[in-house]
Order: sequence, then structure tokens, then C-alpha cells
Amino acid sequence: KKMDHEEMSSCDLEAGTVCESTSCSSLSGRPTLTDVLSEPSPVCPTAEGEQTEQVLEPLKVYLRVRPFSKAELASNEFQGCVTIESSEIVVLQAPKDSAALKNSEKGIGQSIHKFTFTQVFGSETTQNKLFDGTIKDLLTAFIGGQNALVFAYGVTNAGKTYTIQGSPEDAGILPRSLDLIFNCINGRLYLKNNLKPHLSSDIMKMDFGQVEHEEAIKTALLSNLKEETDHNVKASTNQSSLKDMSHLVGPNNVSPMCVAADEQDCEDKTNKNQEVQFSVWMSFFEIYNEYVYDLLNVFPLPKCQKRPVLRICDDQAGNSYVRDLKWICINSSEEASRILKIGNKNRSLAYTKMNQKSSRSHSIFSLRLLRVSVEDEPHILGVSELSLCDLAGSERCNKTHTAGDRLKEAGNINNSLLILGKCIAALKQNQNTKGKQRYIPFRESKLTRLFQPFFCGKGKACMIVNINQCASTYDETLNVMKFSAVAKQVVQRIQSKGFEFFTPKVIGKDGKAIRFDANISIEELLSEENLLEDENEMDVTVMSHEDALKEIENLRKKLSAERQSKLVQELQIRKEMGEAMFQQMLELEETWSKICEEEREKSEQLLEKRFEMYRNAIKHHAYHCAMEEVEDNYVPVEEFLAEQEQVKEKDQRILELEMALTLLKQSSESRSDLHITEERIIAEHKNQKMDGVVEELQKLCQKREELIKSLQAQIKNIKDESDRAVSKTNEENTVLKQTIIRKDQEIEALQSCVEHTGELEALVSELQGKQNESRKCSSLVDVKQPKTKKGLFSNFKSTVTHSPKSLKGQTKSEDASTLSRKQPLLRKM
Ligand SMILES: Nc1ncnc2c1ncn2[C@@H]1O[C@H](COP(=O)(O)OP(=O)(O)OP(=O)(O)O)[C@@H](O)[C@H]1O
Repeated sequence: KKMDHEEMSSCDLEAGTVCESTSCSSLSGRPTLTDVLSEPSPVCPTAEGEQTEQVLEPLKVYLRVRPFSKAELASNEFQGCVTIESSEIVVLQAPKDSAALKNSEKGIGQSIHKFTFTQVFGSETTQNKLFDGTIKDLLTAFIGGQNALVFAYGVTNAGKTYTIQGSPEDAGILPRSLDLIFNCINGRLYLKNNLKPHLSSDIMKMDFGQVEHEEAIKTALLSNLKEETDHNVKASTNQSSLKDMSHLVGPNNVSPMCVAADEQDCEDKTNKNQEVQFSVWMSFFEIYNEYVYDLLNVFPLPKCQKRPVLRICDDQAGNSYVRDLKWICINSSEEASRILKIGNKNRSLAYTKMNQKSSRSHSIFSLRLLRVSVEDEPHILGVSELSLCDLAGSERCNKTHTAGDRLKEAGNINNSLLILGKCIAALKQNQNTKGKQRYIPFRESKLTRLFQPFFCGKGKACMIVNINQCASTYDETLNVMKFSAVAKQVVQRIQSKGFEFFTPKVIGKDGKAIRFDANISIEELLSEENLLEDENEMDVTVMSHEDALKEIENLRKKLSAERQSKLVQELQIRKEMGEAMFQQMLELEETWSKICEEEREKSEQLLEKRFEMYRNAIKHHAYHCAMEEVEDNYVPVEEFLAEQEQVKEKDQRILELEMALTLLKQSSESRSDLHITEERIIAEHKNQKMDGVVEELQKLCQKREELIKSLQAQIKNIKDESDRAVSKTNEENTVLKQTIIRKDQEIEALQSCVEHTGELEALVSELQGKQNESRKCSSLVDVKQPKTKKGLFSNFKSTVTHSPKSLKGQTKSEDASTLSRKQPLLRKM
């Protein structure tokens, strides 16, 4: 969890904290290739104790996003996980089902991450654009004499191999670099080929026989390819390869960089630089399961035979190199491409679930450029190295369903990448802390051992991060991005001086160093007798007995000094760890006390709630008990009154008895003492009896009084209720009265209508009579059957005469109960 936190904070820091201007300023006004070639050496190579200048430059980290394949699009891998915000910023959004999203839902980490890169190349980026935008400057530095490392990093199937090597149709940065280098040194190749790279950065002078031997190896290698490749295929490949590279080459086979320079100036400098020549050597090896294998085997070994394993050794300056690695002298980019093909065939590739041709090893292609001055007599000026590394892809074994050999490979791959991550994190931390320097575990893996010089000032490094946008590999991609965020914060301290600073040691055939002197020509050196006489191939590590003893003594001293420093370091680390742990304990204690406080408050609240609950329950219970008691003690009113009567009667009786007693006392005064005593006893007895009865009666009275009170309360309640009912009934009555009045008014209106209709009928019959009379008078009229009355009024009459009845009937049927309720009220009115 702590690691996550650290990673996260580094990511957050990432945004905008790394000063890009450092790199920009160093690049502004950068020299053209012709400048590099023509400039005289700035520092005398023999000047001892001279302070070396260093250039601070942030590690350049580029991001390339691979496009989706058709299969990925079909399997719903597109979930908008990767968004390119600008040419430098990319945002990652966790898809559903990813561990990152699940963690963020639990409050661990975030679901959205923002990362800043030196430059981001989207899925539409062409190989050419990537090449121009990433390593062109590095190549300038390489040709100028600086060591350079480019490494492609990413999860499996992210496009690392595609970026480094490309496809037959579209070449990657490696073939493009070869083309550019050979275009730039075009016409300045050192064709004697008698100088060969040796150990980490030395040069070995070869005699004629050795040169021939080297030539023979190369020819064998090339013919090996020739034998296996079909002529037609080869022809088409060569053509396509030339066609592929054609866009890199300007007119007259000069690279665009050279074309860009002022032509006249370029020509002058080229003429001048005819005296500087170059010898180019290449090697290609892989680190597979932590074993180093040469990929440029002259004769392919049968599958059953084990490949020879190469060792990584240190030279006297402590620089690591691959011992017995084959270095092949190359004279053209085409030659290099052909040799590269052989190497690729020897690479450890395998089919995995994620990638059909997954690289199971880290492959490192290296070029060494020897710069030779041929002004008067050839002089060695220096050597620089360019390494292009295609790292094996990191992967999660359960996702890739790896098992057996694949699982072992994955373990080794992940382990070496983990150590690379540790080294980069330590480098970043060391540059931020003054004084105490953290141990950088370069030597814990073969890969980091070989990368060490590039990260320690002896060259420039640049990282190309490859990612795919698939939702299924989101978590691994996020880790890669976090790693890149840390790497981008590493600031490289690069020795500003080129060849001259890394003065190569020239080794003779006997393996002994020849004192380097720029004034001694190669021919002079070669003509030295000791070189020519010794025909036997010598192992450079063989020393004389005295030298070996001295070396052992030296190493012993170094070892004890190293042990002491390590002991101090260990103590320091222990102290730091102790302090860190103590700090952590304090933080933990603080956190826990906070948690305890919160818990305490919570439980107090809970307790308070419980108390409230119990209180309410008790109240409820008490109320119920009281109600039950009241019910038990309930006595009907009649019974109570009867008892009251009895009490009164008893009171009366007591009074009578008391009076009788007084009389008895008075009359018995004259009786004898015996009688008196007897009577007194009797009276006392009676009194005692009466006292008990009185007490009982009083208790009864008290109870009755209580009962009366409760009954009175009940009566009051009933009275209130009846009052309410009466007022409600009154309100209803009022409403009913109003309704009845309305109905009466309606009936009256109808009756006046009926009367009016009667009048109208009389008028009609009168008019008819008059009409009949006038008819009789005017003519002889046949007696006719009287017609049935038709017309508005007859209908109206019948309607009106029937309407009250029907209305009444309807009202009856509709709401008989309402009427029955109304009638008494009407009667009242
Ligand atoms: N920019 C790109 N444009 C088109 N296709 C690409 C691109 N990058 C990668 N590919 C294709 O994606 C597939 C996987 O790429 P590649 O083999 O380079 O991945 P890798 O990272 O090297 O994987 P591994 O680590 O397993 O070797 C290949 O088929 C390749 O052609």
C-alpha cells in the first residue's frame, strides 16, 4: 500500500514538475551533423585531472499508443481507457472490471490518472514521424561521439518490437537509424577495417590475418542468410527495404538532416572532413532467462544443442561488457539489415495468448562507431556506442495463461524489469537527496548491469513507452505508466565531451594496452614488432604472475574498502529504517487514537439511544400496569351507591350503639364492682370490635372516593363527547333545513307553473270555441272526428301534471332514508 502511495505521489508530482526547459535549452541551437563532424576536438585527450563538464538533462520519455487490432475491437476492448489530452499529456481512465476501478471504489487509489511525457504519439503516428520526433537528436549525439541508449518498454503486445524493428512494409527506428548513420558518413568509411571494438570501450588493432578472419566471419554470416532465403523473396525484400528507406534519403542519397544544412557549408565541411573516417561495427545479443546469448551465430546450432552462454565481465575501469560477443564490421545499412535478419531468426520468440510472436527476451542491438583521423597518418579519435533495446513485455501470468517454460520466462522478465524499476527509482531519489545516497541495484540483473554506464553519465538514454488501449490489460498498462512517471523525473548527468573524454584504450594483439597517443599513427602502432610477431590469439585477461599478484592485492584492498563502506552504508540504512519505522509507529499511533476516539463517540451515542429505548419501555409498562389496576378495581355505579347506603346505615348503627353504651354506663354506675368489671370487659370487647369495623369501613370509603373520582372523569369525557355529537347533529340539521327550504321553493315554482298552464289551457279552449263558431257561421261544415291535440302546450301540460308525482316518486326511490329523516324535521318546522 505504501508503494502504491509512493507511486501515486510520484505520478502527481509528475505533472509539470520536471523541468523540460533543461532539455530544450540544450537542444536549442543544436549542431547539425556536419557541424559535429567538422568541429575540432575541444579538449586535449591527454590533459589529466581536468574537470569534466556535465550537462543536466531530464531522461526523455516518449509514449506511443498502439492502434486497436480488428480482433480487439471485435472483443469489446475499446472502452475509452486512454485519452490523449495534448502532445504531452495522456489520461488513463479505469474500465469496468479492472482492479484499479475496484480499488478506487474501496477508497484505494484513483480511477483516473494523468501522465506527462516528453511527447505523446497517438495511434495514427507513422514510423517516420516517430523516428523524427524521438531519436534523431540522439543519433546526432552518437555520431558526435556520445554513447546513447534507446529502450522500448511496455506490456506484452504493446508494440515494442514494432517500434524498434518495424514491419517489412514500414521500418522501425532501428533500420531508419542505420540508414541515417550510413547516409551521414557516406564516403567517409574507414575501409582498412583493422580496428575493432574491444571490451567496453577500447579498440583492438588487428593485423592482416585478423582482418581476413573477421571478413570470413562476415561472409559466412551473410552466405548463411543467402542459403536460406529464396532468391525471389530476397530480391523483393531488398527492393522493398530500399523503397521503405527511400523517404529517409534525400537527393544524392544524403539524409534530410544533411540536406537541411546550408549546402555550400556542408560541402566545405565535407571536404575538410574527408580526413575523418568512420568504422562501424555491430553486435546483436539477447538476455533470455538471465543468460546472455549471441544472436549472430555464424552457423545455426541444431535445436538439441545448447547455445553457448556469454558472460558479462567488468573491465579495469569497472565498466561491464559482454565477453566474447561477436562484433561485425558493416559497410552499409543494407549489410546491417541482412545481418539483423539473421539475429532476429535466432531470437527467442514464442506464441502467447496475448501475442503470436511474443519476444521472450530482452534483445540489444549495438553499433560502435570508431572515429579515425586520416589527415596525415591515421589516428584513433574515439569510439561511441548506440544501443537499441527491445525489452521483453511485462505480463501478468494468470492473464496470459502462461505455464511451464513461458511461466519461467515471464518470471525472469518481470524480475529484471522490476530491478530496472528499482534502479530508476533509486536514481530519482538520489538526485533529490543531498548527502545520503541510496544504493542502486544495477548489478542485480544482467540488463541493468549493461545499462549502468548510460545512467551514470557515460551516455544519453531515452525511453519509448509502448501501450495498447485494451481494457483487459489496463492494470498492467497503468503500472507501466507509473514506472514511466518515475523515469521521467530522472535527470541525467551527461559528460558534455564526446570522444575525447572517453579516450579509448588501444590494445595490441598480445592483449596488452598500448599507450594511447593521438600523435602516434595507427600505421606506426601496427608496425610495432611485438604486434606483428605474435601470431597466437591471446586472451586479454591473462596477465603476468607479478601483475596478477599486484592486481589481486589491489582487488583485496578495494574489497576491504568496499566492505567497510558497505558496512557504513548498512548502518546508515538500518538507522534510516529505524527512524522511518519509528515515524511510521508514531503515525500509526496517531491514526489509531483517532479511530479509538471516533469509536468511543459512536458507542456513547449507541448507549444513549439504548437508554432512551429502555426508559420508554418502562414508561409504557408502568402505564399498562396502571390501566390493568384501574380495570381490576372497577365497580359499577349501582353497586357503589348500594355500598354507600350500607356504609351510611353502618355509621348510623355505630352512633346508635355508642348512644346505647353511654346510657348503659350511666345506668350501671350503681351496680356492684363485679358487675362493673364484667360490663367494662364486655364494653371494651365491643369497643375493640367496633374499632376494627370502623377502620375497615374507612378504607372502603377511601376506595369508593377514588372510584367516584375516576367515574366522574369518565362521565365528563362522555359528556364532552355527547356535546360534540349534539353540535355535529345541529350542524347537519341546519344543512338539512337549508336543503328542505330549497326543495320547497322548487315545488312552489312548479305549482305556479301548473297554474299558469291551466290558464293557458282555458285560453286555448276558448280560442278553439271561437274558431268553431266562426267556422259554423261562415260555411256548411261536415261533422268531423275531433283531432287529437298536438302541440307544445298539450305536452307541456301532461309533463307538468305528471312531474311532481314522478319527481316525488324518484326522490322516494333515490333516497327514501333521507326523506324519512327529513319528514320529522318538516313536521317540526
Ligand atoms: N503502431 C502500430 N501500428 C500498427 N500495428 C502495430 C503497431 N504497434 C504494434 N502493432 C502490431 O501489434 C502486434 C504486437 O506488437 P509487438 O509484437 O511489437 O508487441 P511487443 O510489445 O513487442 O510484444 P512482446 O513484448 O510480447 O514481444 C503486432 O502484430 C504488430 O504488428
